Amino acid sequence: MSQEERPAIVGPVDATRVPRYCGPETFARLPRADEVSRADVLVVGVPFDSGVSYRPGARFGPGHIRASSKLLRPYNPAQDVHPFGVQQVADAGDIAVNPFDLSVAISTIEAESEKLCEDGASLVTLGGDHTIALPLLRTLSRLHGPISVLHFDAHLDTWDTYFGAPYTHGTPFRRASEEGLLDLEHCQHMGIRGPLYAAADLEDDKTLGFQIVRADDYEVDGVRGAVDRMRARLGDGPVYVSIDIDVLDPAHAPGTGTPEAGGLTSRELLNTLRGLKGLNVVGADIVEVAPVYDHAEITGVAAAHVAYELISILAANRK
Ligand SMILES: N=C(N)NCCCC(=O)O
Ligand SMILES: [Zn+2]
Ligand SMILES: [Zn+2]
Repeated sequence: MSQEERPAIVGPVDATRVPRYCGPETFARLPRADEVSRADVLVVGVPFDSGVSYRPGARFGPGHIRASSKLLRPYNPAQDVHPFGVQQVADAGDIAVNPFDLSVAISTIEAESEKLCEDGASLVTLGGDHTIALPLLRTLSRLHGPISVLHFDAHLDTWDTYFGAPYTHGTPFRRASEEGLLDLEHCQHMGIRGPLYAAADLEDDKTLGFQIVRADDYEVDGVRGAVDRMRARLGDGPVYVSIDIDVLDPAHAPGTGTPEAGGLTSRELLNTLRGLKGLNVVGADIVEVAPVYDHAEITGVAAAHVAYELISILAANRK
């Protein structure tokens, strides 16, 4: 489709005409997908938390992030880009998944995400627990080949089974590695911290294709050092960014299911994401927001700004 043929971009509701506490309940008050003829970026919710091992509640994450996104504005000065002005971004609503059957749920997410991507849109997926990363990676590896995963989390999420169950929020990246979805030379964890089940967890993780920038490394090397290591590892292939909001310190994201002390600040995370500019980002998710444990939308606002920076990266990469 040539530039001339592309339909005019429909942006968010104008906050100078409609107060922020009014208007649609979509992400950043953007148009719904059925209100635009095509989309470059689709924000989609996956209300699902049947894979969690501790606190539940991430099924209410998508709605909470949308409700916390009403203050997002048209121009992002940190990246000098209009994320909703240079590309069509729309809210595709939620993928309705079976809360009682994990295998059915995973198949549904895979099938529905494939449909959403079929016209070339990139997905920014609002979880839901971290189980959802596996079906999303299955879809993207079919489209792009082996994926370099950039995984922000307190947890490795490369464990094997929980109570014998292979598909949980603690196992998505082991399953993805085993299924051949990942570029094993270019996957990276950011923000890892807290107690492990065994030292062998780290050896397994390395075998599965990951390197680690620990939360404590930010203390020594700062954001710049973390971004340098991140970019050196990711290379120039297709990159999928999976952000477990518990990568943030519980002070910055109390509303999550498995909190660990000693995490990143929201400023460190946002500035790290800005370091993705120019890399081939093909999709992203933001998971593990559990609003029942949030206070004053602290976690919801952080997640909404994370989504805004990711959408801004997709916009900046179009320049
Ligand atoms: N929150 C995510 N994604 N994983 C947490 C795993 C916690 C545990 O194995 O104790
Ligand atoms: Zn986690
Ligand atoms: Zn996780």
